Amino acid sequence: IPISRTINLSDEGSLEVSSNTNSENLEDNWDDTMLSRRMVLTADDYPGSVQLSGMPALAFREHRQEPFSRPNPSQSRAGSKTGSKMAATSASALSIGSTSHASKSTPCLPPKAFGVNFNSRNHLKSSSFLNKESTAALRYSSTQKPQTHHQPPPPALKIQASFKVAILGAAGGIGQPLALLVKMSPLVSDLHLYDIANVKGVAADLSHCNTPSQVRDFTGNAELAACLKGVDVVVIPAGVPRKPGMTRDDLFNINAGIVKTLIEAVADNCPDAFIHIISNPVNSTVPIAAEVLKQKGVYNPKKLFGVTTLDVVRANTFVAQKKNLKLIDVDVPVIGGHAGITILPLLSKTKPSVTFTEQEASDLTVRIQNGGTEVVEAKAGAGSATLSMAYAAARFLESSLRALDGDSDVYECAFVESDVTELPFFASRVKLGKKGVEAVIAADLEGLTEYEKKGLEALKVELKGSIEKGVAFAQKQTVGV
Ligand SMILES: NC(=O)C1=CN([C@@H]2O[C@H](COP(=O)(O)OP(=O)(O)OC[C@H]3O[C@@H](n4cnc5c(N)ncnc54)[C@H](O)[C@@H]3O)[C@@H](O)[C@H]2O)C=CC1
Ligand SMILES: O=C([O-])CC(=O)C(=O)O
Repeated sequence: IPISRTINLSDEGSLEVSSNTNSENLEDNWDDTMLSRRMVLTADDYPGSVQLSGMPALAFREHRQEPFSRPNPSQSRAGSKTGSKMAATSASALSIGSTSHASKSTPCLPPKAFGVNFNSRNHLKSSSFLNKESTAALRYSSTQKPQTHHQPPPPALKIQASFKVAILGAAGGIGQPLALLVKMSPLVSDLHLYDIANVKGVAADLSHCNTPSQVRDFTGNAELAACLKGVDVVVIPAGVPRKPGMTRDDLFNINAGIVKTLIEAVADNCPDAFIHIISNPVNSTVPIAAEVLKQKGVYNPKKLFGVTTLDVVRANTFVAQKKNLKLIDVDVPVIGGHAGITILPLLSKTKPSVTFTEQEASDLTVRIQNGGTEVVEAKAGAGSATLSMAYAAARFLESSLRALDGDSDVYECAFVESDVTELPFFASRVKLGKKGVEAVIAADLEGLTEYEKKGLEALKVELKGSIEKGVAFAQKQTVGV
């Protein structure tokens, strides 16, 4: 059953929606076309209100804009000192589950639609994983026609970005649902799927989805270079997952070599790409990747990311459940690394502001730290998180693509080279831009509770060991230059 909402366009605001129609008249084409282009509706053009209706499951997300504390730019890294706006949001306007926290001057806006975003200050970069089926019911109509004697001119349609994305390990438990989500992104023109086996069928299957991107399959080492040429973002979920009783570090012996080989090929074929590493143990595989890229002479620390988005997704979900909050409202920064106690949710920095008893904070922290193990045990030998991980990876990818597309208001937590602690790599919120990490939000590490401070000190010991293990592994190997 479609639902609908009416949105008042304020003078300050604009609403950006997506459509792939070439027509001048969105109203005529909206409901039978796929979303792949954008349209900006402004109060000038539509002084009344617009009504959007869509399928409840996908087309709309409840969303409430909340102020997010602004970090002091002087406490952030160099990039943030250049006067860039530090809205300190999580990835805003993200169509896949992130929240958008506007500045204090922002009025409380209506719920954000999935694939339709609001921004009070500016035109918001909108993108969406919606496709024809899910958006067929997403309609635009002017409920209050302007009182002027003439119809407003149709807003200009903007072509969506066309990025090339490669998924390495695309036939796996994460790779397949991730490929599906990426296939639904209007920001992607080319989707390259690589695996050592079984990827042909995945690509054939996916290629029947009538979304704009072209899917190509690449199998085995001989086709890896072709897969990577010209790619903007490489996502790496290749490698073995845990079984019950294992730690992520138990995967090191197999996955370290897999990541090393794949990163060598990335260095040779798309050294400027953003690299998203999902393969565990992330605390070691990211340092391995950095070392390999250094040995190849192409290391750009701003473009190498360990994907820790699933920790944020879990933290947001568990806190919302515990505190009876709407899921989409909650945003918890998660810092440290991605294994056991190295995962440290900063519950005291939850937005919107929530208070926790000591017991609640401790129970939630432990649950978030063990989120992966919860899934591993429930799957009882059939692997680890795949669907939630694909969702999290799609969110992080979407944020990266928006940043590459010029959105200047993109924030995500990620495990990156960092100087916020004495460790060379650390997960924290980072500001993403066209060139990768523009700033690491060091301010999040200030004003921690005693519990969080203790957690931070404890995690550093384990994280340091995992980073050093990765570096030592890579330095022992011969990298083909
Ligand atoms: N960062 C995070 O938050 C998370 C990380 N993971 C990690 O992601 C990795 C993948 O997990 P799943 O997809 O469940 O495993 P999976 O076993 O279902 O899939 C892995 C895929 O990688 C492929 N593969 C193996 N060696 C390869 C190589 N040299 N080149 C290309 N592809 C290769 C396999 O053929 C397979 O299709 C695991 O290491 C897991 O621990 C899982 C969940 C969350
Ligand atoms: O727990 C695992 O092995 C997979 C993983 O990293 C997660 O789900 O966070």
